[in-house]
Amino acid sequence: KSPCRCIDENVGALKVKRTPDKVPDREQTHVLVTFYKSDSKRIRIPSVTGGAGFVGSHLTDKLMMDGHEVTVVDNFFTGRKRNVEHWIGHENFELINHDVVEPLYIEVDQIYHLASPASPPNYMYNPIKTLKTNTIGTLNMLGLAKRVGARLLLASTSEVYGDPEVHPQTEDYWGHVNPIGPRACYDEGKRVAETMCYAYMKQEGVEVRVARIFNTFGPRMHMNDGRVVSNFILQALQGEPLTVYGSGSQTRAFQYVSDLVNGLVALMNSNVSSPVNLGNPEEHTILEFAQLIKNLVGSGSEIQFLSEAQDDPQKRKPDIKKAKLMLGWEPVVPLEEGLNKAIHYFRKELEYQANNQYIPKPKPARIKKGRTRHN
Ligand SMILES: O=C(O)[C@H]1O[C@H](OP(=O)(O)OP(=O)(O)OC[C@H]2O[C@@H](n3ccc(=O)[nH]c3=O)[C@H](O)[C@@H]2O)[C@H](O)[C@@H](O)[C@@H]1O
Repeated sequence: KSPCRCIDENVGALKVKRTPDKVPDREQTHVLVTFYKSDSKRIRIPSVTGGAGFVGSHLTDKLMMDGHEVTVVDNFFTGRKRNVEHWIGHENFELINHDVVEPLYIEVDQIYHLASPASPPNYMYNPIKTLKTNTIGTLNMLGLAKRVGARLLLASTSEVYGDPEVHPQTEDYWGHVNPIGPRACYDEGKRVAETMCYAYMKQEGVEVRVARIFNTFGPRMHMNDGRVVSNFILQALQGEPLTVYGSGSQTRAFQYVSDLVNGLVALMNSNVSSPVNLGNPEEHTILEFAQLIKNLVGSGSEIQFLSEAQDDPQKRKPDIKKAKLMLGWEPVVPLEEGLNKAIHYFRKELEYQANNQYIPKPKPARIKKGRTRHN
């Protein structure tokens, strides 16, 4: 039997895809050729806005690994080409340098709308741009979803609950947001983005999914991100004081990025159109968190108490009963395991910077057929 006949008889209709068996490293960008049944999993054409960002790039990895044809849309305001460079040149991958504040005309059947700065220093740096991205950007993506009949998943946030008076936060809680405070550009921007989703659903029949994402961490967070996990790890690794804002008694619950990505994909492919919390309910004070990171890094850094951030939510913990019941999803990565992965990533990033690998090294002269050639 020829190998082809064997495949035909035993596996049915096959589609050849160039899909790696794991996400390639920067150094290992070659791809393996694998076969899978075209009828076992429908090939989708998802677009990921903000796909070169921290969460977006991990989501892109999962969608590519699942064999879909992925279009990443990013304006590189906080996203980086480095986060998705291992897919460049793959036949299923397209990277578009585009700001969602401008309309977009592409053919897709699912839109994961993640584009927005997410760290408080980033979104407060240019609040007008944050507002435009979350309002006009979301309108444009909903317009695209309406035109091409795509389903849109909005990456909303726990920040829609503001500084919550209900604990833990359930999806039916309306929140406690200061509409004119420094965080309002993001909090209110995401709240109106949710409103827009449901207006398009009711008026135009657009299929929407809304994920309320709680604090998330992992590799590919930017070194200058400014959120607590990357700050504490980088400070601990460099022997600098860990900067705790306020008393450190405020609480957060942190999920590892792979758990979130699995939740996003499960939600997108579910029939749940109302908002769903995605987060890890294991709650800690920020001071406990500083101690834990110090211990895991084995750092002698001190803890430094700085002034409290304005309107900083004092307690935050997701109620994830709905996600468990309706998506069969819950986080599985233990906090310490996730933190160790993030610590490993940031250690490497510091080495990478120290070795000055951002500056391309000149190529050495090559010897070919007995004579020296210079490129
Ligand atoms: O990480 C996230 O996913 C979330 O990050 C932010 O929300 P926030 O909880 O304020 O995130 P951080 O900036 O990481 O702050 C967490 C806590 O640590 C404190 N913090 C932060 C940084 C620091 O160096 N030291 C420090 O004590 C903050 O004051 C706050 O109480 C965003 O606003 C959310 O939309 C996003 O979902």
